[in-house]
Amino acid sequence: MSDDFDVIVIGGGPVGENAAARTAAGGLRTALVEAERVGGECSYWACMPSKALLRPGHALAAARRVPGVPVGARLDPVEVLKRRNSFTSDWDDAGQVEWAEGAGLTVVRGRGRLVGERRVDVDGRVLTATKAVVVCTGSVPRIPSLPGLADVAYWTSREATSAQEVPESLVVLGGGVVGVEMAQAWARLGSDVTLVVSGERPLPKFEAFAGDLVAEGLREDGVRIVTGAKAVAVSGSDGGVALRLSDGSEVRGAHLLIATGRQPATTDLGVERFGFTAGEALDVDDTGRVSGVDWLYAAGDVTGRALLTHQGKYAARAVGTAIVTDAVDPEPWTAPVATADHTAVPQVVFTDPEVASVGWSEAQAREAGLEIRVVDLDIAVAGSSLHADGYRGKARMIVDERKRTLVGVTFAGPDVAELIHAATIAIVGEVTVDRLWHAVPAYPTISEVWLRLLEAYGL
Ligand SMILES: Cc1cc2nc3c(=O)[nH]c(=O)nc-3n(C[C@H](O)[C@H](O)[C@H](O)COP(=O)(O)OP(=O)(O)OC[C@H]3O[C@@H](n4cnc5c(N)ncnc54)[C@H](O)[C@@H]3O)c2cc1C
Ligand SMILES: NC(=O)c1ccc[n+]([C@@H]2O[C@H](COP(=O)([O-])OP(=O)(O)OC[C@H]3O[C@@H](n4cnc5c(N)ncnc54)[C@H](O)[C@@H]3O)[C@@H](O)[C@H]2O)c1
Repeated sequence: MSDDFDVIVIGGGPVGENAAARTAAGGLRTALVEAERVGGECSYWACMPSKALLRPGHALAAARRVPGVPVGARLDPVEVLKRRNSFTSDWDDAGQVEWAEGAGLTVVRGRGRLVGERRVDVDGRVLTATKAVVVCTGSVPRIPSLPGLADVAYWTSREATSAQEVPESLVVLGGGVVGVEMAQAWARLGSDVTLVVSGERPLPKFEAFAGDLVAEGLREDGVRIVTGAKAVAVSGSDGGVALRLSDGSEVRGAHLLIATGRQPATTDLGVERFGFTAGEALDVDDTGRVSGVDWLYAAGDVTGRALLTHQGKYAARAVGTAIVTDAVDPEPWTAPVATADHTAVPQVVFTDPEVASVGWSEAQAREAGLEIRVVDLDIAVAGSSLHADGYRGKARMIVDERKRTLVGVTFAGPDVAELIHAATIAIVGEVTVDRLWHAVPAYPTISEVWLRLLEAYGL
Protein backbone atom coordinates (compact mmCIF):
# COMPACT_ATOMS: atom_id res chain seq x y z
CA MET A 1 0.00 0.00 0.00
CA SER A 2 1.36 3.47 -0.92
CA ASP A 3 2.14 5.85 1.91
CA ASP A 4 1.45 8.91 -0.26
CA PHE A 5 -1.96 10.57 -0.10
CA ASP A 6 -3.45 13.93 -0.97
CA VAL A 7 -5.10 14.27 2.42
CA ILE A 8 -4.42 12.55 5.76
CA VAL A 9 -7.12 12.77 8.42
CA ILE A 10 -5.97 11.89 11.95
CA GLY A 11 -8.87 10.60 14.05
CA GLY A 12 -11.76 8.55 12.69
CA GLY A 13 -14.57 9.81 14.90
CA PRO A 14 -17.72 11.30 13.36
CA VAL A 15 -15.83 14.47 12.50
CA GLY A 16 -12.82 12.80 10.89
CA GLU A 17 -15.12 10.49 8.95
CA ASN A 18 -17.02 13.45 7.52
CA ALA A 19 -13.93 15.47 6.63
CA ALA A 20 -12.37 12.44 4.93
CA ALA A 21 -15.56 11.49 3.07
CA ARG A 22 -15.75 15.04 1.65
CA THR A 23 -12.17 15.08 0.39
CA ALA A 24 -12.49 11.58 -1.06
CA ALA A 25 -15.74 12.54 -2.79
CA GLY A 26 -13.82 15.51 -4.23
CA GLY A 27 -11.40 13.09 -5.90
CA LEU A 28 -8.54 13.37 -3.39
CA ARG A 29 -6.69 10.25 -2.20
CA THR A 30 -7.54 10.26 1.50
CA ALA A 31 -6.19 8.28 4.45
CA LEU A 32 -8.17 8.01 7.69
CA VAL A 33 -5.88 7.23 10.63
CA GLU A 34 -7.60 5.78 13.71
CA ALA A 35 -5.97 4.62 16.94
CA GLU A 36 -8.97 2.82 18.47
CA ARG A 37 -12.31 2.40 16.70
CA VAL A 38 -13.53 4.00 13.50
CA GLY A 39 -16.64 5.88 14.63
CA GLY A 40 -14.92 7.49 17.60
CA GLU A 41 -16.14 8.38 21.05
CA CYS A 42 -19.61 9.31 19.79
CA SER A 43 -20.45 5.85 18.43
CA TYR A 44 -19.07 3.71 21.25
CA TRP A 45 -18.86 5.70 24.50
CA ALA A 46 -20.85 8.91 24.09
CA CYS A 47 -23.87 9.95 22.00
CA MET A 48 -25.17 6.55 20.89
CA PRO A 49 -24.86 4.45 24.04
CA SER A 50 -25.93 7.31 26.34
CA LYS A 51 -29.08 7.99 24.33
CA ALA A 52 -29.77 4.25 24.12
CA LEU A 53 -29.59 4.11 27.94
CA LEU A 54 -31.93 7.10 28.32
CA ARG A 55 -34.61 6.36 25.72
CA PRO A 56 -36.36 3.41 27.46
CA GLY A 57 -36.80 5.45 30.66
CA HIS A 58 -38.31 8.29 28.64
CA ALA A 59 -40.70 5.94 26.87
CA LEU A 60 -41.87 4.49 30.21
CA ALA A 61 -42.27 7.94 31.78
CA ALA A 62 -44.16 9.19 28.72
CA ALA A 63 -46.55 6.23 28.83
CA ARG A 64 -47.19 6.82 32.54
CA ARG A 65 -48.25 10.40 31.82
CA VAL A 66 -51.08 9.27 29.57
CA PRO A 67 -53.89 7.47 31.42
CA GLY A 68 -55.19 4.34 29.75
CA VAL A 69 -51.81 3.11 28.53
CA PRO A 70 -50.94 -0.13 30.30
CA VAL A 71 -47.33 0.03 31.51
CA GLY A 72 -45.08 -2.12 33.65
CA ALA A 73 -43.71 -0.88 36.92
CA ARG A 74 -40.08 -0.51 35.90
CA LEU A 75 -37.54 -0.97 33.14
CA ASP A 76 -36.00 -4.31 32.32
CA PRO A 77 -32.26 -3.56 32.68
CA VAL A 78 -31.17 -6.72 30.84
CA GLU A 79 -33.15 -5.74 27.74
CA VAL A 80 -32.13 -2.08 27.99
CA LEU A 81 -28.43 -2.95 28.18
CA LYS A 82 -28.81 -5.48 25.37
CA ARG A 83 -30.36 -2.82 23.12
CA ARG A 84 -27.64 -0.33 24.14
CA ASN A 85 -25.02 -2.94 23.19
CA SER A 86 -26.62 -3.32 19.78
CA PHE A 87 -26.36 0.44 19.21
CA THR A 88 -22.60 0.22 19.74
CA SER A 89 -22.39 -2.93 17.55
CA ASP A 90 -20.92 -4.57 20.67
CA TRP A 91 -17.99 -2.10 20.34
CA ASP A 92 -17.00 -3.64 17.00
CA ASP A 93 -16.20 -1.09 14.28
CA ALA A 94 -16.30 -3.49 11.30
CA GLY A 95 -19.43 -1.81 9.92
CA GLN A 96 -17.88 1.66 10.08
CA VAL A 97 -14.66 0.43 8.43
CA GLU A 98 -16.75 -1.08 5.66
CA TRP A 99 -18.54 2.26 5.23
CA ALA A 100 -15.21 4.15 5.15
CA GLU A 101 -13.74 1.85 2.53
CA GLY A 102 -16.95 2.09 0.52
CA ALA A 103 -16.57 5.88 0.61
CA GLY A 104 -13.13 5.49 -0.97
CA LEU A 105 -11.03 6.07 2.16
CA THR A 106 -7.90 4.17 3.09
CA VAL A 107 -8.24 3.26 6.75
CA VAL A 108 -4.89 3.16 8.54
CA ARG A 109 -5.00 1.66 12.02
CA GLY A 110 -2.64 3.18 14.58
CA ARG A 111 -1.79 6.37 16.47
CA GLY A 112 -0.96 9.32 14.24
CA ARG A 113 1.64 11.91 15.12
CA LEU A 114 2.74 14.99 13.20
CA VAL A 115 6.44 14.57 12.47
CA GLY A 116 7.04 17.28 9.85
CA GLU A 117 5.41 19.31 7.13
CA ARG A 118 2.52 17.19 5.73
CA ARG A 119 4.09 14.11 7.36
CA VAL A 120 2.33 11.81 9.82
CA ASP A 121 3.96 8.92 11.66
CA VAL A 122 1.57 6.05 12.37
CA ASP A 123 3.27 3.67 14.77
CA GLY A 124 6.54 3.86 12.82
CA ARG A 125 5.12 4.14 9.30
CA VAL A 126 5.39 7.63 7.81
CA LEU A 127 2.54 8.84 5.58
CA THR A 128 2.85 11.98 3.46
CA ALA A 129 0.14 14.27 2.13
CA THR A 130 0.43 16.39 -1.00
CA LYS A 131 -2.30 18.80 0.09
CA ALA A 132 -3.39 18.75 3.73
CA VAL A 133 -3.46 17.06 7.10
CA VAL A 134 -6.67 17.33 9.10
CA VAL A 135 -6.62 16.77 12.88
CA CYS A 136 -9.90 15.35 14.23
CA THR A 137 -8.63 13.64 17.39
CA GLY A 138 -11.56 14.70 19.58
CA SER A 139 -11.35 15.15 23.32
CA VAL A 140 -10.66 13.21 26.52
CA PRO A 141 -12.17 13.55 30.00
CA ARG A 142 -10.73 16.35 32.12
CA ILE A 143 -9.87 14.78 35.47
CA PRO A 144 -9.61 17.13 38.47
CA SER A 145 -6.56 16.82 40.70
CA LEU A 146 -8.36 15.48 43.78
CA PRO A 147 -6.29 13.88 46.52
CA GLY A 148 -6.90 10.12 46.54
CA LEU A 149 -8.55 9.98 43.10
CA ALA A 150 -5.61 8.22 41.45
CA ASP A 151 -5.86 5.44 44.06
CA VAL A 152 -9.47 4.45 43.35
CA ALA A 153 -11.05 2.89 40.28
CA TYR A 154 -13.31 5.72 39.11
CA TRP A 155 -15.61 5.86 36.10
CA THR A 156 -15.39 8.34 33.25
CA SER A 157 -18.07 8.65 30.57
CA ARG A 158 -16.59 5.51 28.97
CA GLU A 159 -17.53 3.25 31.88
CA ALA A 160 -20.80 5.14 32.46
CA THR A 161 -21.94 4.44 28.90
CA SER A 162 -20.60 0.89 28.56
CA ALA A 163 -21.25 -0.72 31.99
CA GLN A 164 -22.78 -4.18 31.64
CA GLU A 165 -24.53 -4.11 35.02
CA VAL A 166 -26.58 -1.51 36.83
CA PRO A 167 -24.42 -0.18 39.68
CA GLU A 168 -26.06 -0.54 43.08
CA SER A 169 -25.18 3.10 43.74
CA LEU A 170 -23.38 5.84 41.84
CA VAL A 171 -21.89 9.19 42.85
CA VAL A 172 -21.66 11.60 39.91
CA LEU A 173 -19.25 14.52 40.22
CA GLY A 174 -20.13 17.35 37.83
CA GLY A 175 -23.54 18.66 36.81
CA GLY A 176 -22.88 19.31 33.12
CA VAL A 177 -24.53 17.41 30.31
CA VAL A 178 -22.74 14.11 30.94
CA GLY A 179 -23.51 14.34 34.67
CA VAL A 180 -27.25 14.90 34.36
CA GLU A 181 -27.80 12.45 31.49
CA MET A 182 -25.92 9.62 33.16
CA ALA A 183 -27.44 10.35 36.60
CA GLN A 184 -30.92 9.96 35.15
CA ALA A 185 -30.13 6.97 32.94
CA TRP A 186 -28.75 4.89 35.80
CA ALA A 187 -31.32 6.11 38.36
CA ARG A 188 -34.12 5.01 36.05
CA LEU A 189 -32.40 1.65 35.68
CA GLY A 190 -32.49 1.20 39.47
CA SER A 191 -29.25 2.69 40.75
CA ASP A 192 -29.17 4.86 43.87
CA VAL A 193 -27.63 8.04 42.43
CA THR A 194 -26.14 11.13 44.08
CA LEU A 195 -25.25 14.06 41.82
CA VAL A 196 -22.68 16.52 43.20
CA VAL A 197 -22.70 19.95 41.54
CA SER A 198 -20.53 22.91 42.38
CA GLY A 199 -23.10 25.63 41.66
CA GLU A 200 -26.72 26.31 42.67
CA ARG A 201 -28.14 23.96 40.04
CA PRO A 202 -27.03 21.55 37.32
CA LEU A 203 -26.45 22.67 33.71
CA PRO A 204 -24.86 26.07 34.53
CA LYS A 205 -24.15 26.78 30.86
CA PHE A 206 -27.89 26.84 30.09
CA GLU A 207 -30.65 29.25 31.13
CA ALA A 208 -31.33 28.82 34.87
CA PHE A 209 -34.94 27.66 34.37
CA ALA A 210 -33.67 24.73 32.31
CA GLY A 211 -31.29 23.56 35.04
CA ASP A 212 -34.07 23.92 37.62
CA LEU A 213 -36.56 21.86 35.61
CA VAL A 214 -33.97 19.12 35.00
CA ALA A 215 -33.10 19.10 38.72
CA GLU A 216 -36.82 18.65 39.52
CA GLY A 217 -37.02 15.76 37.05
CA LEU A 218 -33.93 14.09 38.50
CA ARG A 219 -35.24 14.43 42.06
CA GLU A 220 -38.53 12.83 41.00
CA ASP A 221 -36.46 9.88 39.78
CA GLY A 222 -34.86 9.61 43.22
CA VAL A 223 -31.54 11.30 42.40
CA ARG A 224 -30.11 13.11 45.41
CA ILE A 225 -28.59 16.42 44.26
CA VAL A 226 -25.91 18.03 46.42
CA THR A 227 -25.49 21.66 45.31
CA GLY A 228 -22.81 24.25 46.10
CA ALA A 229 -20.44 21.41 46.83
CA LYS A 230 -16.71 21.40 46.34
CA ALA A 231 -15.11 17.97 46.31
CA VAL A 232 -11.86 17.96 48.30
CA ALA A 233 -10.76 14.30 48.48
CA VAL A 234 -11.60 10.76 47.43
CA SER A 235 -11.03 7.48 49.24
CA GLY A 236 -12.00 3.84 49.00
CA SER A 237 -14.96 2.83 51.20
CA ASP A 238 -16.57 -0.61 51.74
CA GLY A 239 -15.62 -1.80 48.30
CA GLY A 240 -16.86 1.49 46.86
CA VAL A 241 -15.80 5.11 46.85
CA ALA A 242 -16.28 8.04 49.25
CA LEU A 243 -16.14 11.65 48.09
CA ARG A 244 -15.33 14.20 50.79
CA LEU A 245 -16.84 17.66 50.34
CA SER A 246 -15.55 21.03 51.59
CA ASP A 247 -18.31 21.30 54.25
CA GLY A 248 -16.90 18.15 55.88
CA SER A 249 -19.69 15.86 54.65
CA GLU A 250 -19.12 12.72 52.62
CA VAL A 251 -21.06 11.02 49.84
CA ARG A 252 -20.54 7.34 49.09
CA GLY A 253 -21.32 5.01 46.25
CA ALA A 254 -20.33 1.71 44.70
CA HIS A 255 -18.88 3.77 41.82
CA LEU A 256 -17.77 7.35 41.26
CA LEU A 257 -18.33 8.96 37.86
CA ILE A 258 -16.06 11.90 37.10
CA ALA A 259 -18.04 14.15 34.73
CA THR A 260 -16.18 17.43 35.09
CA GLY A 261 -15.67 18.29 31.42
CA ARG A 262 -13.39 17.34 28.54
CA GLN A 263 -10.13 18.60 27.08
CA PRO A 264 -8.83 18.53 23.51
CA ALA A 265 -6.92 15.36 22.55
CA THR A 266 -3.66 17.04 21.55
CA THR A 267 -1.16 15.21 23.75
CA ASP A 268 1.42 13.02 22.02
CA LEU A 269 0.35 14.42 18.66
CA GLY A 270 3.44 16.44 17.77
CA VAL A 271 1.61 19.79 17.86
CA GLU A 272 4.43 21.43 19.82
CA ARG A 273 6.62 21.61 16.71
CA PHE A 274 3.97 23.92 15.18
CA GLY A 275 3.76 26.22 18.20
CA PHE A 276 0.85 24.62 20.04
CA THR A 277 0.68 23.30 23.59
CA ALA A 278 -0.20 19.65 24.19
CA GLY A 279 -3.57 19.39 25.92
CA GLU A 280 -4.82 22.69 24.53
CA ALA A 281 -7.22 23.27 21.64
CA LEU A 282 -5.98 23.85 18.09
CA ASP A 283 -6.98 27.37 17.16
CA VAL A 284 -8.68 27.41 13.74
CA ASP A 285 -10.32 29.95 11.44
CA ASP A 286 -13.83 29.35 10.12
CA THR A 287 -12.58 27.09 7.30
CA GLY A 288 -10.82 24.95 9.90
CA ARG A 289 -7.31 26.08 8.95
CA VAL A 290 -4.98 25.95 11.95
CA SER A 291 -3.51 29.38 12.77
CA GLY A 292 -0.12 29.91 11.14
CA VAL A 293 0.17 26.51 9.37
CA ASP A 294 -1.30 26.65 5.87
CA TRP A 295 -1.48 22.86 5.21
CA LEU A 296 -2.87 21.91 8.64
CA TYR A 297 -6.60 21.83 9.40
CA ALA A 298 -8.64 20.72 12.41
CA ALA A 299 -12.32 20.18 13.22
CA GLY A 300 -14.50 18.87 16.02
CA ASP A 301 -13.83 18.62 19.75
CA VAL A 302 -10.08 19.12 19.25
CA THR A 303 -10.72 22.75 18.27
CA GLY A 304 -12.71 23.44 21.45
CA ARG A 305 -15.31 25.37 19.41
CA ALA A 306 -18.45 23.29 20.11
CA LEU A 307 -18.10 19.86 21.71
CA LEU A 308 -21.02 18.40 19.81
CA THR A 309 -21.14 15.77 17.10
CA HIS A 310 -23.45 17.65 14.74
CA GLN A 311 -21.48 20.90 14.96
CA GLY A 312 -18.17 19.07 14.51
CA LYS A 313 -19.53 17.32 11.44
CA TYR A 314 -20.62 20.71 10.07
CA ALA A 315 -17.07 22.01 10.61
CA ALA A 316 -15.75 18.85 8.91
CA ARG A 317 -17.90 19.49 5.84
CA ALA A 318 -16.49 23.03 5.73
CA VAL A 319 -12.89 21.77 6.04
CA GLY A 320 -13.40 19.11 3.38
CA THR A 321 -14.91 21.64 0.98
CA ALA A 322 -12.18 24.20 1.73
CA ILE A 323 -9.48 21.63 0.89
CA VAL A 324 -11.16 20.33 -2.26
CA THR A 325 -11.87 23.83 -3.63
CA ASP A 326 -8.60 25.44 -2.44
CA ALA A 327 -10.75 28.11 -0.81
CA VAL A 328 -8.97 31.35 0.05
CA ASP A 329 -10.80 33.75 2.36
CA PRO A 330 -14.27 32.48 1.39
CA GLU A 331 -17.31 34.60 2.30
CA PRO A 332 -19.18 33.81 5.53
CA TRP A 333 -22.18 31.50 5.08
CA THR A 334 -20.60 29.76 2.06
CA ALA A 335 -19.94 25.99 2.06
CA PRO A 336 -16.28 26.07 3.18
CA VAL A 337 -17.05 28.29 6.20
CA ALA A 338 -18.45 27.18 9.58
CA THR A 339 -20.09 30.57 10.20
CA ALA A 340 -22.93 29.19 12.33
CA ASP A 341 -20.45 28.23 15.06
CA HIS A 342 -20.57 31.86 16.22
CA THR A 343 -24.31 32.36 16.50
CA ALA A 344 -26.40 29.25 16.03
CA VAL A 345 -25.11 26.13 17.80
CA PRO A 346 -28.04 23.87 18.73
CA GLN A 347 -27.83 21.43 21.61
CA VAL A 348 -30.22 18.97 23.21
CA VAL A 349 -29.81 17.59 26.71
CA PHE A 350 -31.56 14.23 26.52
CA THR A 351 -32.88 14.10 30.08
CA ASP A 352 -36.57 14.00 30.96
CA PRO A 353 -37.49 16.85 30.85
CA GLU A 354 -35.32 17.62 27.84
CA VAL A 355 -33.50 20.88 27.28
CA ALA A 356 -33.12 22.16 23.73
CA SER A 357 -31.34 25.40 23.02
CA VAL A 358 -29.76 27.29 20.15
CA GLY A 359 -27.85 30.54 19.93
CA TRP A 360 -27.13 32.72 22.89
CA SER A 361 -28.38 32.57 26.44
CA GLU A 362 -29.64 35.81 27.98
CA ALA A 363 -26.35 36.27 29.83
CA GLN A 364 -24.29 35.76 26.65
CA ALA A 365 -26.44 38.16 24.63
CA ARG A 366 -26.16 40.83 27.32
CA GLU A 367 -22.42 40.28 27.57
CA ALA A 368 -22.18 40.77 23.79
CA GLY A 369 -23.81 44.19 24.30
CA LEU A 370 -26.92 43.42 22.24
CA GLU A 371 -30.10 45.38 22.81
CA ILE A 372 -32.39 42.45 23.56
CA ARG A 373 -35.86 41.62 24.70
CA VAL A 374 -36.42 38.35 26.57
CA VAL A 375 -39.78 36.60 26.28
CA ASP A 376 -40.46 33.85 28.83
CA LEU A 377 -43.45 31.52 28.80
CA ASP A 378 -44.71 28.30 30.29
CA ILE A 379 -45.25 25.72 27.57
CA ALA A 380 -49.00 25.39 28.02
CA VAL A 381 -50.76 24.89 24.70
CA ALA A 382 -53.32 22.36 23.51
CA GLY A 383 -50.53 20.25 22.02
CA SER A 384 -48.62 20.00 25.29
CA SER A 385 -51.67 19.15 27.39
CA LEU A 386 -52.65 16.41 24.95
CA HIS A 387 -49.07 15.16 24.89
CA ALA A 388 -48.96 14.41 28.62
CA ASP A 389 -51.10 14.97 31.69
CA GLY A 390 -49.47 17.54 33.93
CA TYR A 391 -47.07 18.67 31.17
CA ARG A 392 -44.54 21.11 32.64
CA GLY A 393 -42.25 23.10 30.39
CA LYS A 394 -40.81 26.53 29.80
CA ALA A 395 -39.68 28.49 26.76
CA ARG A 396 -37.47 31.54 26.31
CA MET A 397 -37.03 33.57 23.15
CA ILE A 398 -34.39 36.31 22.93
CA VAL A 399 -34.94 38.99 20.29
CA ASP A 400 -32.31 41.39 18.96
CA GLU A 401 -34.40 44.55 19.15
CA ARG A 402 -32.44 46.42 16.48
CA LYS A 403 -32.82 43.73 13.82
CA ARG A 404 -36.08 42.21 15.20
CA THR A 405 -34.49 38.76 14.71
CA LEU A 406 -33.95 35.91 17.18
CA VAL A 407 -30.53 35.40 18.77
CA GLY A 408 -31.35 32.65 21.25
CA VAL A 409 -34.11 30.17 22.07
CA THR A 410 -34.34 27.62 24.89
CA PHE A 411 -37.07 25.07 25.51
CA ALA A 412 -37.20 22.83 28.58
CA GLY A 413 -39.87 20.18 28.98
CA PRO A 414 -40.76 16.65 27.94
CA ASP A 415 -40.04 15.96 24.27
CA VAL A 416 -38.96 19.47 23.23
CA ALA A 417 -35.92 18.27 21.25
CA GLU A 418 -37.70 18.34 17.92
CA LEU A 419 -38.82 21.96 18.46
CA ILE A 420 -35.33 23.37 18.28
CA HIS A 421 -34.61 23.02 14.58
CA ALA A 422 -37.26 25.64 13.78
CA ALA A 423 -35.37 28.05 16.04
CA THR A 424 -32.07 27.17 14.37
CA ILE A 425 -33.56 27.97 10.97
CA ALA A 426 -34.97 31.27 12.25
CA ILE A 427 -31.59 32.33 13.68
CA VAL A 428 -29.45 31.20 10.73
CA GLY A 429 -31.93 32.69 8.25
CA GLU A 430 -32.19 35.93 10.27
CA VAL A 431 -35.96 35.70 9.96
CA THR A 432 -37.62 38.74 11.52
CA VAL A 433 -40.30 38.20 14.15
CA ASP A 434 -42.72 39.97 11.79
CA ARG A 435 -42.10 37.29 9.13
CA LEU A 436 -42.01 34.50 11.71
CA TRP A 437 -45.59 35.49 12.55
CA HIS A 438 -46.58 33.97 9.20
CA ALA A 439 -45.00 30.59 10.04
CA VAL A 440 -48.19 29.13 11.47
CA PRO A 441 -47.74 26.16 13.84
CA ALA A 442 -50.08 23.22 13.24
CA TYR A 443 -52.86 22.67 15.78
CA PRO A 444 -52.69 20.97 18.25
CA THR A 445 -48.89 20.55 18.44
CA ILE A 446 -46.40 21.69 21.07
CA SER A 447 -45.01 23.99 18.34
CA GLU A 448 -47.94 26.29 19.09
CA VAL A 449 -45.68 27.68 21.79
CA TRP A 450 -44.09 29.66 18.91
CA LEU A 451 -47.37 31.51 18.36
CA ARG A 452 -47.67 32.22 22.09
CA LEU A 453 -44.07 33.52 22.21
CA LEU A 454 -44.73 35.92 19.33
CA GLU A 455 -48.02 37.06 20.91
CA ALA A 456 -46.22 37.66 24.21
CA TYR A 457 -43.65 39.68 22.27
CA GLY A 458 -46.49 41.92 21.13
CA LEU A 459 -47.44 40.72 17.66
C1 LIG B 1 -21.21 10.75 27.39
C2 LIG B 1 -21.25 11.69 26.22
C3 LIG B 1 -22.43 11.86 25.52
C4 LIG B 1 -22.47 12.71 24.43
N1 LIG B 1 -23.66 12.89 23.79
C5 LIG B 1 -23.74 13.72 22.73
C6 LIG B 1 -24.96 13.89 22.03
O1 LIG B 1 -25.99 13.31 22.37
N2 LIG B 1 -24.98 14.72 20.97
C7 LIG B 1 -23.86 15.39 20.57
O2 LIG B 1 -23.93 16.15 19.60
N3 LIG B 1 -22.69 15.26 21.21
C8 LIG B 1 -22.60 14.42 22.28
N4 LIG B 1 -21.41 14.26 22.93
C9 LIG B 1 -20.22 14.93 22.39
C10 LIG B 1 -19.67 14.10 21.21
O3 LIG B 1 -19.37 12.80 21.64
C11 LIG B 1 -18.40 14.74 20.65
O4 LIG B 1 -18.65 16.11 20.35
C12 LIG B 1 -17.98 14.02 19.38
O5 LIG B 1 -17.68 12.67 19.63
C13 LIG B 1 -16.76 14.71 18.77
O6 LIG B 1 -16.37 14.04 17.60
P1 LIG B 1 -14.84 14.03 17.15
O7 LIG B 1 -14.82 13.22 15.90
O8 LIG B 1 -14.33 15.42 17.16
O9 LIG B 1 -14.09 13.27 18.31
P2 LIG B 1 -14.19 11.76 18.85
O10 LIG B 1 -15.56 11.20 18.69
O11 LIG B 1 -13.60 11.82 20.21
O12 LIG B 1 -13.25 10.95 17.88
C14 LIG B 1 -11.88 11.17 17.83
C15 LIG B 1 -11.21 9.92 17.32
O13 LIG B 1 -9.83 10.21 17.13
C16 LIG B 1 -9.07 9.09 17.56
N5 LIG B 1 -7.73 9.58 17.88
C17 LIG B 1 -7.35 10.43 18.87
N6 LIG B 1 -6.04 10.68 18.79
C18 LIG B 1 -5.58 9.98 17.74
C19 LIG B 1 -4.30 9.85 17.14
N7 LIG B 1 -3.24 10.50 17.59
N8 LIG B 1 -4.19 9.03 16.07
C20 LIG B 1 -5.25 8.37 15.56
N9 LIG B 1 -6.48 8.48 16.08
C21 LIG B 1 -6.64 9.27 17.15
C22 LIG B 1 -9.83 8.56 18.74
O14 LIG B 1 -9.50 7.20 18.98
C23 LIG B 1 -11.27 8.75 18.28
O15 LIG B 1 -11.74 7.62 17.60
C24 LIG B 1 -21.32 13.42 24.03
C25 LIG B 1 -20.12 13.25 24.73
C26 LIG B 1 -20.08 12.39 25.81
C27 LIG B 1 -18.78 12.21 26.55
N1 LIG C 1 -26.61 15.71 24.75
C1 LIG C 1 -25.47 16.26 24.37
O1 LIG C 1 -25.40 17.02 23.41
C2 LIG C 1 -24.22 15.95 25.13
C3 LIG C 1 -24.19 14.96 26.10
C4 LIG C 1 -23.03 14.76 26.83
C5 LIG C 1 -21.92 15.53 26.56
N2 LIG C 1 -21.97 16.46 25.60
C6 LIG C 1 -20.83 17.35 25.35
O2 LIG C 1 -19.66 16.82 25.90
C7 LIG C 1 -18.95 17.84 26.58
C8 LIG C 1 -18.47 17.33 27.89
O3 LIG C 1 -19.57 17.16 28.80
P1 LIG C 1 -19.34 17.27 30.34
O4 LIG C 1 -20.65 17.16 31.01
O5 LIG C 1 -18.24 16.37 30.73
O6 LIG C 1 -18.75 18.74 30.47
P2 LIG C 1 -19.46 20.13 30.82
O7 LIG C 1 -18.42 21.14 30.62
O8 LIG C 1 -20.78 20.25 30.14
O9 LIG C 1 -19.80 19.99 32.36
C9 LIG C 1 -18.85 19.77 33.33
C10 LIG C 1 -19.40 20.30 34.64
O10 LIG C 1 -18.54 19.92 35.69
C11 LIG C 1 -18.38 21.01 36.56
N3 LIG C 1 -17.11 20.85 37.24
C12 LIG C 1 -15.87 21.04 36.74
N4 LIG C 1 -14.93 20.75 37.67
C13 LIG C 1 -15.61 20.35 38.78
C14 LIG C 1 -15.22 19.91 40.07
N5 LIG C 1 -13.95 19.79 40.40
N6 LIG C 1 -16.19 19.60 40.94
C15 LIG C 1 -17.50 19.68 40.61
N7 LIG C 1 -17.93 20.08 39.40
C16 LIG C 1 -16.99 20.41 38.51
C17 LIG C 1 -18.47 22.23 35.67
O11 LIG C 1 -18.89 23.36 36.40
C18 LIG C 1 -19.51 21.82 34.65
O12 LIG C 1 -20.81 22.15 35.04
C19 LIG C 1 -19.86 19.02 26.73
O13 LIG C 1 -19.31 20.16 26.12
C20 LIG C 1 -21.13 18.63 26.09
O14 LIG C 1 -21.60 19.60 25.18
C21 LIG C 1 -23.09 16.70 24.88
